[in-house]
Amino acid sequence: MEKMQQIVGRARAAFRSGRSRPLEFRIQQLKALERMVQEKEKEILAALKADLNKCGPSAYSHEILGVLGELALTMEKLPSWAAPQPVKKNLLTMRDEAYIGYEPLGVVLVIGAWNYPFVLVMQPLIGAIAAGNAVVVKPSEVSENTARLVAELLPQYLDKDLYAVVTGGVPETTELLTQRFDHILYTGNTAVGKIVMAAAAKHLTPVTPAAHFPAPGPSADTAAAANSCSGSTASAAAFQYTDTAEQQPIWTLLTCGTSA
Ligand SMILES: NC(=O)C1=CN([C@@H]2O[C@H](COP(=O)(O)OP(=O)(O)OC[C@H]3O[C@@H](n4cnc5c(N)ncnc54)[C@H](O)[C@@H]3O)[C@@H](O)[C@H]2O)C=CC1
Ligand SMILES: CCCCCCC(=O)O
Repeated sequence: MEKMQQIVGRARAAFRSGRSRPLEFRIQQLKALERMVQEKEKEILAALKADLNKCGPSAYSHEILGVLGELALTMEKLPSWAAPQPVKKNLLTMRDEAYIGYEPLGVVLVIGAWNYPFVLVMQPLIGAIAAGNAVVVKPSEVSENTARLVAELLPQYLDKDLYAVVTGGVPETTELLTQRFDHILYTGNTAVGKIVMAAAAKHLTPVTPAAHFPAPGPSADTAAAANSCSGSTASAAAFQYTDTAEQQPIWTLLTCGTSA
């Protein structure tokens, strides 16, 4: 408990210092993130391969290009997104300067899922940094190599106190969720989504869930399909979308490749 309290407390103290707010700082952190993805592309792809045997264009397009594209768009548009928006004045405000100003929320928790383990923590992180928040990132423990790499790399490139990474599984996530966050961005199945939202409700924290119904998940059928994909020495990453109510596969996506 103490550990999570310390991590979130450190992020909150860093947020309160005000240094995440200036636009120049946010863009500088996003540039550092871009440099990280460019410089560590090989390591990221190796972790994806180790975790999911995700490789080739499938890994590169979603997990590398997807993140670089998000960064480029955000850095280009951020000055206009963050600029105050003038609003029409009325009789009561006619002598005022009336505008909508955008403020960061505070400390944002990002919970990622196993199936796109890098992009699913990076894209929410990019948005949260761009908006001037402190962030605690919790990658999926299922894709443990990617989780470990994210925990290793982020502190090398970003402000260590503002942007923290917590690794671990259900006990760690459960403990983390006892802390108060100002927003939670969650990707994963709907059952855990309810747990996350219930924990958040205790602090009246809004949650942005990215879940699916029907909820997908790997299954024995998926593994069998993966093995049949290219023989016993070859490997495959398989994602099967399963209707939770019926427990029937809806569709299975196989990414085939040869094992090293
Ligand atoms: N709508 C979207 O944009 C996307 C939706 N998804 C959905 O997410 C699914 C993958 O989700 P999962 O299998 O759930 O991924 P997962 O097993 O990686 O879990 C997601 C997160 O929930 C946490 N968690 C698990 N059990 C918990 C508990 N009891 N209490 C607190 N936290 C807990 C894990 O630590 C992990 O960080 C995909 O199959 C897809 O349906 C995935 C990608 C994008
Ligand atoms: C950026 C790639 C995200 C793909 C999301 C797939 C899913 O919904 O499970």
